[in-house]
Formats: sequence, structure tokens, C-alpha cells
Amino acid sequence: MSKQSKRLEALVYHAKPTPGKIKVVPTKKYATQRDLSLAYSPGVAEPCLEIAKDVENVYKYTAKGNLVAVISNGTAVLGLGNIGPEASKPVMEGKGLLFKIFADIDVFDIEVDTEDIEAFIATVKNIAPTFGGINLEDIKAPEAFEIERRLKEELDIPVMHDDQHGTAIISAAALLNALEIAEKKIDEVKIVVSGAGAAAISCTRLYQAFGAKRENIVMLDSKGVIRDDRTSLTSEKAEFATHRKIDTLDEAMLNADVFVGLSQPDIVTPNMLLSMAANPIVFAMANPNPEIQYQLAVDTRDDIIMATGRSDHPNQVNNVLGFPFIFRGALDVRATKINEAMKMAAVKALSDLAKESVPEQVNIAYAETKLTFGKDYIIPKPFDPRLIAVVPPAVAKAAMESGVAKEPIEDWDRYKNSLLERLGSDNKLVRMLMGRAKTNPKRVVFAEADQLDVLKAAQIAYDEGIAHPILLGRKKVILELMAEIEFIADDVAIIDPKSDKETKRKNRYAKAYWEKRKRQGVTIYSAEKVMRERNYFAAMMVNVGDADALITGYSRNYPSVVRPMLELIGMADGVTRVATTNVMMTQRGPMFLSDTSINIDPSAKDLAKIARMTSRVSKMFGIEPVTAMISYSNFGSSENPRAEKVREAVAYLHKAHPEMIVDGELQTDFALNQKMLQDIFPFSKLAGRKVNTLIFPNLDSANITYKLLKELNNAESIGPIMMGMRKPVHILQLGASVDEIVNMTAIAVIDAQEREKRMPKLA
Ligand SMILES: NC(=O)C1=CN([C@@H]2O[C@H](COP(=O)(O)OP(=O)(O)OC[C@H]3O[C@@H](n4cnc5c(N)ncnc54)[C@H](OP(=O)(O)O)[C@@H]3O)[C@@H](O)[C@H]2O)C=CC1
Ligand SMILES: CC(=O)C(=O)O
Ligand SMILES: [Mg+2]
Repeated sequence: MSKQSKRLEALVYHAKPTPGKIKVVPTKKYATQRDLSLAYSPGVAEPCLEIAKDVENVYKYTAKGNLVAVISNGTAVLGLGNIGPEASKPVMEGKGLLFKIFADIDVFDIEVDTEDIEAFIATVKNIAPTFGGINLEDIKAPEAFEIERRLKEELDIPVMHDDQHGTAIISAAALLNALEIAEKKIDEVKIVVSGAGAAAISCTRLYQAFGAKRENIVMLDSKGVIRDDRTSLTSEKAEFATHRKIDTLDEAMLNADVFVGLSQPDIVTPNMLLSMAANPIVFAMANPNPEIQYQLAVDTRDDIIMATGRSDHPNQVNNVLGFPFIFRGALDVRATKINEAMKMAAVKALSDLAKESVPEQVNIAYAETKLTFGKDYIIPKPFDPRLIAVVPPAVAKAAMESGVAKEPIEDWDRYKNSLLERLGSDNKLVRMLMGRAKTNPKRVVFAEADQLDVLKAAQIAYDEGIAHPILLGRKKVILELMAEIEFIADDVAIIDPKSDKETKRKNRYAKAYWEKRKRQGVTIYSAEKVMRERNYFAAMMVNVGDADALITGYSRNYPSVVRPMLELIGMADGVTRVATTNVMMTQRGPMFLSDTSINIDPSAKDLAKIARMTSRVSKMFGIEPVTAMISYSNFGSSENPRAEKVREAVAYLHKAHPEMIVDGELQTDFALNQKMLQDIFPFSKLAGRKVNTLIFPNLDSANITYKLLKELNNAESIGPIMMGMRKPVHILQLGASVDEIVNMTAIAVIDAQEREKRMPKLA
């Protein structure tokens, strides 16, 4: 993707469909007059009075305890400088998003229009009663030091300037690990710090707390090396002034072991790197552009241990790895501070975690074969699901031990479980899909590539390395649209079946089709004619092995595409029914719903097969299926043949596949409410388990339910995923969105990968 289209993508992402990145969502019922009289006047007066009696009750009756203010005045926004409060808002909203997705913390972002220290402090103090914690952000030094120091002193909730301490914690963890890999000692290494602002000063202080020696440190600001003979240094800069008679970064880098950049882009040259000691450690953390580009650095020296603040290279040393989890731990014990002990505990937890074996889902999410502790993996990845269960408990424990916790935790196992529960798994699932697809991208033919949304999805799949797209459709239209969306890809085939010049290829496809249908009235001549139709052409591409998977159906209704696909591609060996499943991203996690699109009134045997096929798909997503066979009846409560059918399917599955965790017939509320099921039907195979798969008795109920969930609950859906076909063919819903098409492309690729591996098969 070109620079310009990346820019546009970022702008559209922020502008559409709703401007901005976060919104406020009620957590209580508000449907009836009674609800409203509780939510607001008169009911609301009761908690007000309780809080007035004892102010600590504010944590009991309001959202304060889980609410953090992300506050900036826009004076040092990323590395973009003093761009003002409004211009800092996208970053602050972004932090809100990260707080929420990584640690389930709610955020109000607050942009304050003042550069005056006293006015800023007064503003934060005045609004502090609303919040459980204060994250100061992108405030320039030296003002940031005074602001944070005073607020910490004067408030009794945790205050942290993240550019200082978040960065310090993450980079210290990375530094300890990098030193271990380089086999160097922290109290011996020579460290160059470029930048003497909020981030740089705090990072260096923390390295000192871990043993770095002041005499081994050289710090630089915009004017050069901070020497002790320089006049008018701030007290923070004076702390690191060196007596060495050097003036430039070039001189400072000579024989240095470690470079820490928290300053400006592109100020480090390859020659500087070459002059460093053996196994140099380089953390170029300026955002969005580092002090030296990652690739240039690793191309310059083989022995370098290189990190940046960016997510597109190995070793992202960025405070995103810290603030959500540090505040989570602090809020959960109602800490009054974030102190040195808590920071050091976070460092230790992060550096230790990087040395443990990495769960497969992290490898998949980052399209890595096997992440292992070493030069390219010195610090955990932000999407590592273990972070939430490791860092907050370490921080909380340190808060308790250092005497700043007002609400100590007693049951640590329970606390860890509650932390894991906090994270929804919807995005994780999509991430996992993308990651898995990227490990071995396949050739996917897009039969309707002359439709803008399909083409956009193909572009994303191409740019992200999910698939090698083959674009089918009117060539002229495709080329025009590609130019419009800046889809630049010389290695992507564009084929117009209507005017395909490669007669050899066309003849091959026609012959393959004729072979299949010659006893059903198809002549070689009619076969050649049929090949002008894109779906036939695409299907034959997959059949003869010129493509690995097929995506179609965007502009046609579902059955009108399923029929020819069945005819052209057919069902997998041993399969007598195809069916579809939809993965719905619900609040209780992903739910598989089948059959959502094909079988109008499946028999008991069909239902059992649908359940089996759905189980295979959920395993492909890394989810162990727990399946409820849904009905309006519970375990024989109705004699009606409709309920009887579901019972029969369950009996068959219990007998033929006792290993499956499946039961029914069951009403939906019992299937989804673990307690109800356990209390009333404790004998069920599902009792005490969290159901994640619902097999519906007919198409009406499945299709209606999935569309209801999608529209009423805004639940995102992946699917319909086609099960039982002989080849990876996936059919889109009429008018699917770009995201839905991208997801389906990833599914198609994984489907092809699975077939290649031959187990577990989708079909
Ligand atoms: N990866 C991460 O997680 C994080 C990265 N950062 C990045 O670090 C950088 C600094 O942020 P922050 O500390 O908040 O900002 P500040 O404004 O507080 O500090 C910037 C510092 O950079 C110094 N500087 C400017 N130009 C040069 C130069 N050519 N050589 C050496 N030093 C220079 C300034 O010098 P002077 O004092 O003379 O003005 C100042 O000390 C930004 O790029 C930011 O994106 C920040 C936080 C986290
Ligand atoms: C990451 C961050 O906080 C910064 O660059 O300012
Ligand atoms: Mg910042």
C-alpha cells in the first residue's frame, strides 16, 4: 500500500462510520419507567446519600473504580511535538481503546487547553473525584515532571505519566532481557540516551534502579551532549550530566553497548552503529518514526539487538504493553499510588514472561512459526493473552506489600480467573484467523473482483499477506477500480472469463466441465460457452488446481450461487449434505450457529452430521466445541415429532460419537445459562460447561436467530462458512461488507491449508 493510501486509510478509519474511536455505553437496564426511576431520580438519590455518608461508597455505587482519565495538553504528542489539545485527541482516544481491549478499563479522554503548570494541576485535581486513576499523556518535559510529582502528592488515586513510567517499565524489561542475551551486565554497560525529555529521564532513572551506573551514561538533548559544564540545565537533566569531554552523538556512540532513543527520527547513522561495541543493543523508540529505521539497523550489523516503538517489526518496545495492565492491577487493589515497587514488579513480570514458552495462539496472531526468547523476541507481544493474568497480579501484590493498597486481594486464583474473564474473545478470534492465514497464504480466486468491496477485500488480503488473490471479472472495470483505490500489485492475475485470451486455459476448463457433465446433456461446445460465466470459470480453476480456494456470492442471492457450486464442485467424499455455520461474536464469546443457510428441514441424521461438521470448524478456530442441540423442548418434555427429531439426533451422536460434548434437546435459555442447566438438568453432558455451539432444528430458526443477533445486538458474524464441499469454496452473503469478505478470505485460506494438512478437515 502506498504512503498516500495508508494516510487515507488512517483518516477513513477515524472518520467512518462514526467519527472517533470510543463511546459511552450504559451498563444497567433502562427499558422501563421503573428502570429509569432507579437509574435517575428518585432512585439515584439513595446511592448519593450513601456516598455522602462515606465517600468510599463511591466505589460501590458508581463506575469510578474502573474509570481512568487519559489527560493531555497536547504539548509532546508522540514525536509530533506541541500540536495542541485538539490534535492530541486521536491519541488519547486510542489509549482509551487500548485500555478497554487489553484490560477492560473504561476511559474518558480529556484534552486540556493550557500549558500553565498550575492551571493544569488545578484542572486535574478538580475532576479527580470522577476517576479511579489518572493517566497523564504526551505532556512535554520539564513541565511533565512537576505536574506528575504534584498530582501524585496531592491526590489519593494512582497517577502515572505514561510516557515516563510506562515507557520506563517496558524498556527496562526489554533491556534486562537484551543484556541477558548479549551476555552483558547492567552495571558495566555504557549507555547512550538520546533525548532528555519525559520518557528519556524516567527510563534512565529506572535503569539506574536496576543497577546501571550513572558514570556509564551519556544523555543528549536537542542541543547535544548534556555535559556538566553546560549552563542552565534543568534539575532533571543535571542529574545525568557527564564530565566526559564529548559533544556529539557520534562521539557518544563510540564503543557504547546500549543506545536508547526517545527523541527524534533518523538521527542515528549506520556508521554510528558500526562504532558501537559488540552485540550492541539499540532501542530506537521515537514514534511514529524511530531514531534509525529497523531494516537499516539490522542490515548494518548482524550482532545487533534491535527494538523500536512500532508494531510492524520484531521487539516492539512501546508503553501499550504496560499501561493497561499496570492500571488494572492498581485499580483492583484500589492503590493510592503507582510506586517504585509496583513499577519494578511490572518490569520483572514482563521480562520473565518473555522467557516462557509462547502459546500457539500468539504465534498465530503474529504469523510466526515459533516465537522463542532471543534477539528477535526480547519482550512479550501486546496481544499475548497471558499478560492480563500475569502483570496486574504482580502490580497488585507489590501495591499490597508496599502498603498502598486500600482493598487487598485475598483469593489470587479467583482474581486471575476474573482477569481472564474480562477479555472478550471476538477480536482475538479474527486476529487468530488472520495470523493463521498469513502463515501459508493460498491462491484465492475472487469471482466478482469488479465489485468495489470485493476488490477492496482482495487488496487487504494481498497487503496483509493473507492470500494471493486472482481477480475475475470485467478487466477494464477492475483496472479502473484498482487505480482508484491504489491497489498496486504487479503479481496479481486479472482474468476476464468473457474475453480470456488464453484459449489453452479456457479449453482445459471447458474440458474439465464437459468431463463432469457429459452425461447430463453438456457438449464440449456448450461447455466452452459456459466457461464465459465467471462462477463456472472460477469453479473450474479450483477444480483443476489453478486456484486453491474460491470466494463468490457478493452480488447474488445465496441459493442461486450454492446450486451451481454444488453442481460444479460437489461434496467431499462421504458427505451427503453441505451446511453452513456462522460464528457470532457475542458478549459471552464466540458462538457457532448451524445450519444458517442451506438445509430447510434437516432430518435427525442430517442434524447429527451438521453438528459433527460444525465441531470440526470450531476446532479449526482453536475452540473445543460444547454443543447444544436446540429445540423448543427440554429432554423429552414434548412428544411432538419436531422435538423427537432433535432427540434422535442426540441419541445417534451419543452412541456413535461418545467423545463429543453434545446434548439436547434443549431450549436456548437452558443451553446458555449454566446455572439454570446445572440446577434443573444436572444429568446433562452440558451441565457445568459453557455451551459455544448451537445446532438448530431447521433453517428458519437458525437463520432468524443469527440475523436477529446481528441486527439487534450488533454481534459481528463470520460466515456463513460452507461445510462439506469437495474444495474450499466460500459463498458470501448478498452485499457482504469488506471486513466480512476479508474474514471469509482468511477462512478460505485456512480451509485450503487444513485440507493440505489433511487434518482436521473442514469437509
Ligand atoms: N516507544 C514508546 O513507548 C514511547 C516513545 N516515546 C517517544 O519518545 C519521544 C520523546 O517523547 P517525550 O519524552 O514524551 O517528549 P519530550 O518533549 O518530553 O522530550 C523530547 C526530548 O527529545 C529531545 N530532542 C529533540 N531533538 C533531539 C535530537 N536531535 N537529539 C537528541 N534529543 C533531541 C528534546 O530535547 P530538549 O530537551 O533540548 O528540547 C527533549 O529532551 C517521542 O518521539 C515519543 O513518541 C515516548 C513515550 C513512549
Ligand atoms: C507511545 C507513546 O506514548 C508516545 O509515543 O508518546
Ligand atoms: Mg505518549
